[in-house]
Amino acid sequence: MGIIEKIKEIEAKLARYRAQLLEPTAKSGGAGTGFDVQKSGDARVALIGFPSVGKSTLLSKATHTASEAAAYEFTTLTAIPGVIEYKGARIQLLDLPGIVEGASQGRGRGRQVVSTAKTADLILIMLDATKSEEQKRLLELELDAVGIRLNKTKPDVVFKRKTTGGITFNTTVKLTKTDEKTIRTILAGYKLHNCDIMIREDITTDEFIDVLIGTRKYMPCLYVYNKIDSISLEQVDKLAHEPKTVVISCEMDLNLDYLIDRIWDELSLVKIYTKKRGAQPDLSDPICLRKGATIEDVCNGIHRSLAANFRYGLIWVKYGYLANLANSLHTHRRSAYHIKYKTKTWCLSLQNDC
Ligand SMILES: Nc1nc2c(ncn2[C@@H]2O[C@H](COP(=O)(O)OP(=O)(O)OP(=O)(O)O)[C@@H](O)[C@H]2O)c(=O)[nH]1
Ligand SMILES: [K+]
Ligand SMILES: [Mg+2]
Repeated sequence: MGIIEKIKEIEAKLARYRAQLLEPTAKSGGAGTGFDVQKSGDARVALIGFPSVGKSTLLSKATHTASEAAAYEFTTLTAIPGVIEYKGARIQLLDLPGIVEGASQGRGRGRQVVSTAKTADLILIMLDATKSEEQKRLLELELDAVGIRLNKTKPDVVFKRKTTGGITFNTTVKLTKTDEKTIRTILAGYKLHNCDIMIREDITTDEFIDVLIGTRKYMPCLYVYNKIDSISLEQVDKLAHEPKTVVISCEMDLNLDYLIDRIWDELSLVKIYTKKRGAQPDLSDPICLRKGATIEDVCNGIHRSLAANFRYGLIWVKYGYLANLANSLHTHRRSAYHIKYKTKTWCLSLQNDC
């Protein structure tokens, strides 16, 4: 075997071991169990950050729930839910204990915190604007270690296990960050000798392992720099220009409305109004669902028994975006305009909030 091949083989092994290391073990405690907080409202947003960055202060400012805030670290020891009411949606905001480096390996309550974060629809990474940039990378590493991939989409790879037939390997793009040999070595390492693989994106070796493991969570995230009252305007300006970033001061009430607006945007909520035939829809009481919701979700949003009796719905689109809505509101079997099920007839009025 040539040196290059040997290096490739070792690299593949390393990537596999790294992934194994990061899998939860019984010993590192409470793997996969988060805090026991009932989900409520239309979406859940989790606050993640090092101690004393101002998570609890934000919860108390943005919701009607008070969460104890103090100058000492680890003031908050459990998950505290509050509700943000905005544009007719009820968004659950979860205050969580601060995490420390090594949280993903079981230090502090880190594991519980990150497990709870996994149940959210959006993560707010809260940072102290007066501290070094390093904090952001460290937090990202902790989340990465428990399989949370921030602001990334699932790699475009089709992976199918089989019982016989060996490995078929296909790509539709040129691979520049990994190659067939590395991938075959990884497959052998996982004792996968029969499978179909179709790679449609220029992925890395680690991303391929993510696909194999299959339990990775791809989550949207906003970076929130708090305490901008304590830094210079130039520094504020620099932070504010970073991608997916909002700068705030909880203490001075700076930019909090804008943060809530950005949260709403990131959640991609769609508002749906119900409407009786011949009557105007009730615009005060929408059903809020995540983009990608199905008609069945709409039914469940109205009443649990409705989906079983649902026959068809007529859909009104207020501002004309029929194509968008047809995409975001998948239907069962039929087109978005005309959905037939069993018995009842009723109407939906859909509105896209833009
Ligand atoms: N200067 C400044 N201080 C703030 C701001 N927001 C919060 N603080 C202070 O930061 C300290 C920590 O706030 P907390 O809300 O307890 O922080 P936390 O992130 O919940 O902390 P833990 O629960 O311990 O992880 C308190 O002394 C707050 O008064 C802000 O916008 N500016
Ligand atoms: K604190
Ligand atoms: Mg707190």
